[in-house]
Amino acid sequence: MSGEVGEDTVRQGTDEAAAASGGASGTTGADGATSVRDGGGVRSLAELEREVTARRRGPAYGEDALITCDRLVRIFTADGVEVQALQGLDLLVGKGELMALVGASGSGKSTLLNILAGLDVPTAGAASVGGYDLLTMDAGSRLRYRRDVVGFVWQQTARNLLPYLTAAQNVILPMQLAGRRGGFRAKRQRAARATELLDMLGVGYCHDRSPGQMSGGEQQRAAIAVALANNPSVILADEPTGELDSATGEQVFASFRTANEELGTTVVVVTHDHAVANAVRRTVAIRDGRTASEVVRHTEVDEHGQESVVAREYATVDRAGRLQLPRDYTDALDIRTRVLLELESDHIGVWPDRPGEAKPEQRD
Ligand SMILES: Nc1ncnc2c1ncn2[C@@H]1O[C@H](COP(=O)(O)OP(=O)(O)OP(=O)(O)O)[C@@H](O)[C@H]1O
Repeated sequence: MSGEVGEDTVRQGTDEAAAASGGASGTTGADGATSVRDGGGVRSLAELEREVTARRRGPAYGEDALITCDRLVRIFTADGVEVQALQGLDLLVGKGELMALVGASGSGKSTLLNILAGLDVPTAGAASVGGYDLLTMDAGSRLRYRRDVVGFVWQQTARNLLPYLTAAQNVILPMQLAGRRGGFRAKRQRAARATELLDMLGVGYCHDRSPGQMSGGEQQRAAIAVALANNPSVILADEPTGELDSATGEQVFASFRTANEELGTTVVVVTHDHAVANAVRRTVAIRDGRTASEVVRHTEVDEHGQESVVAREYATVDRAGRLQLPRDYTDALDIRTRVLLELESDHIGVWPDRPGEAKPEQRD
């Protein structure tokens, strides 16, 4: 959907001193005090140092987020050829969010989800979920992480449930595997939780049915109950409605919403399903292994008390300050390799580079 701009990017720069000085030039006065000239006037080096220190003391990237991906890279090597599935992806997901990841085939969505699920390890960058560092955790922590922190729902209904167990037995299984000791009482509690989860997701009537006796939608809703069994912080779902018709898909999505609203579980769904992508508050688009844009929706009430959902699309700015301009914008202005930038008090102007044309500030 988008093209990259200006030496392919619009770069704010991450080096703190450079950021603070804004690419300024420095001079040393007769008194030996160094000053720096930038667009906003002359600042002393001491002032710049104070700014840099203030930045350092600010909250760390992703400090409050449940999921943090910081310049995440995943390179696969197949037959001697390297594929960069993730190319420095940044993403923050807050606790209790219900959000969707979208993107063209091959953009890196499943790779990201597998990393977040603890099934795959990134090549570089940083990623953490609920305080677990996904790059450095040892085998024991990885096991605990996959058992207690994340639940997973796959697209293929057959992959989510064991065919020879009933829906209730499927939900009980992860609780048993969690290995918490306990006698008859624990057994009764596990059974009660399975019943409660299946009821909550609207498939209580499938309690004693095996997957073969359930529809695809019922199986996916039971799969969500399985994913919730050990009360994870987050559920990850890869195309959970991909094999279903739209009406059934809506029912399955409603179950994710129920889990999110009733239990406060954070839900991240990879989807090509527009109905799902449009039903969540936040939809993040991945392109070429990076987050490219996102749509945020909120409810507005007009003067008659009528509620409507308003969607706003944002371009994402990564940690290095890169931003991808939508391709229809770059096409419309024939922007190819570089742009002129103009910093205004409340926005940044982006101008096509047309040699011979007046500079932006001279155009009005
Ligand atoms: N195990 C692997 N070995 C080699 N290349 C891989 C592997 N897994 C993924 N890739 C490659 O990484 C890139 C991203 O793949 P990924 O499956 O994450 O994309 P996706 O966005 O989920 O696509 P789709 O929507 O089709 O599922 C693709 O080019 C893919 O071919």
